[in-house]
Amino acid sequence: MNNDIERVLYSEADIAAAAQRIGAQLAQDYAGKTPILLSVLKGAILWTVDVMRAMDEYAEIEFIDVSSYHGGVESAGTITLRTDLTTDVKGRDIIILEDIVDTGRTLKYMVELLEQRGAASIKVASLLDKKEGRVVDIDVDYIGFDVPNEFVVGYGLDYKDLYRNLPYVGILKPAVYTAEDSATLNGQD
Ligand SMILES: O=P(O)(O)OC[C@H]1O[C@H](OP(=O)(O)OP(=O)(O)O)[C@H](O)[C@@H]1O
Ligand SMILES: Nc1nc2[nH]cnc2c(=O)[nH]1
Repeated sequence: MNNDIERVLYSEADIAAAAQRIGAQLAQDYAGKTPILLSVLKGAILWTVDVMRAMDEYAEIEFIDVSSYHGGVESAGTITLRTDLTTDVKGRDIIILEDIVDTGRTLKYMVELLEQRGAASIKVASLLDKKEGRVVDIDVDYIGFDVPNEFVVGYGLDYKDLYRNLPYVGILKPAVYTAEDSATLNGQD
């Protein structure tokens, strides 16, 4: 699996430090508010557990599963709500936990959904902010790293549902996904 990575961008230690920094900042900013940490599946799984452990403050944890990449390297442009959250967000302070904000479409969808449901406040803490990828006007409040405009995998981020279990974030070798156009990746599809 490591052989499919062209270059490591953020090591396990880099990411741990970012999670500590953001967790501590959230604890300070949300003291006494008991926010909902809303983890966006599947990509934000590892980021969620690391940030929540670093946040020494009362918080609830919820999950929502949305997808727009359907395993590939390009946004489909439409968001699919695969599993909705089960809690009433009316009047609540929400912190969306994302692994990456790229075109911004997923985040915009999430913010509009939460606004419609009456959330009191909505902020986003993302491991990666790919500002060059943006096609909608939306900002990230808490940023782990400003990532270059490359297709990255690892630490929750996938290609065809693989690579999420890499402990670091790296650039996927383009040969892996260009080859995919004519063949299947490691026998999968
Ligand atoms: O800013 P955008 O261009 O919308 O991209 C960001 C979204 O893309 C990824 O999700 P994906 O659709 O791949 O689903 P997954 O988290 O289940 O992998 C990632 O986890 C973000 O939610
Ligand atoms: N794996 C992965 N998913 C994404 N979703 C939006 N951008 C990216 C990216 O660079 N890598």
